[in-house]
Amino acid sequence: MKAHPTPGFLAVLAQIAPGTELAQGLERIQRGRTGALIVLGHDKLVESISSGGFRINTEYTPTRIRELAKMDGAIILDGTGRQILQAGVQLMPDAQIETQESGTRHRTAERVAAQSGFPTISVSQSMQTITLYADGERHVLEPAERLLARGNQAIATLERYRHRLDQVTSALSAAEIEDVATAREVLAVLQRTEMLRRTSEEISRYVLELGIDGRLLAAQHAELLSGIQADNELLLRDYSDAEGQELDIEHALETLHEVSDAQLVELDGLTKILFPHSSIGQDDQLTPKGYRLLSQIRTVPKVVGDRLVAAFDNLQLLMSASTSQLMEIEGVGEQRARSIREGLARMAESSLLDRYI
Ligand SMILES: Nc1ncnc2c1ncn2[C@@H]1O[C@H](COP(=O)(O)OP(=O)(O)OP(=O)(O)O)[C@@H](O)[C@H]1O
Repeated sequence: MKAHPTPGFLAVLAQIAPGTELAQGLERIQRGRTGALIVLGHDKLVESISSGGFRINTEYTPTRIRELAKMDGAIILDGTGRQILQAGVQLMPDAQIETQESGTRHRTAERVAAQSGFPTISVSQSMQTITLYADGERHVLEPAERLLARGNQAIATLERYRHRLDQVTSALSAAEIEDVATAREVLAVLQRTEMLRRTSEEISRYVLELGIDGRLLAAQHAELLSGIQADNELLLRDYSDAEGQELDIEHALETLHEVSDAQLVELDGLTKILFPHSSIGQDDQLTPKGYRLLSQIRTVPKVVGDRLVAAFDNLQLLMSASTSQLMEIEGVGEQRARSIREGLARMAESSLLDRYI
């Protein structure tokens, strides 16, 4: 399945984000109230659908492209956008390719992108908009102020989500340690983590699209994510064999990412993702394997954590293991065994404090 938006599309978005030479060129074209049709790449196919124009083969600069945009026809750059190859080119893409656009410039841009696979940019003279066609997507660039306003709103949402995720995560950790975790508590973490991941992804896109104008947003974003696991993999691994099921983790994660925002709000709907083969109810108690809590002990590398879980099978058995039992596991020496015991004991202590004080 194609990720949405695709990495290829995001890469082009970054290539034309504020602060880049391409963005400066587009801005000049817009300010000069001319339009433009720009193809970011050239090969035999582009050649075969081109007619007229002239070869320039000169280094790209914002002023040059702005001057060339005054002429009729398309401008063709190389894939990196550093070289202007041709200008004044009449493009004749396959007219069978479907397009929703109305003006000929935009229709051509969309078709050329679809046919050649190269990103194309259309600057509309009449509407003063910049549209990017790349990797099957059509995207109208928004003014930086609007993107920043949206980004800031998303940051405020992320802050709320992070707070809520912290709450449900400590509740689950405490319950896991006391071996009284219910499916509802597990699902709440699954849900909240996914909500946070989505908002975070949205912010990453604003940051990317904002280029140099998004630096502050990027710093706030990174700070809000520090020290948390915005990923459900360990949680899914912890409960992958609950009630004798064998969960396909990759598939479960994919399914979770595809759930609509409206469906994500309902814990009931998520039950089928985590427990597809059983009829677990939200109040049923479950015992985790311990991957997630072990990952919080800094001295335990992932591969050792995996071995520990494989050997002890669940968190309760792991917590009651002695130092010498822990040392039987490959990669666990006396010091690491002690730090595992101390780490788990500290978690147990703080979970009791959280619960009763
Ligand atoms: N097939 C094409 N190849 C190259 N350039 C084209 C092509 N079609 C249109 N253009 C360019 O777009 C310009 C504007 O065309 P037109 O007004 O029909 O399109 P439009 O989509 O309505 O544009 P705008 O939104 O800028 O007003 C043309 O003068 C020409 O420079």
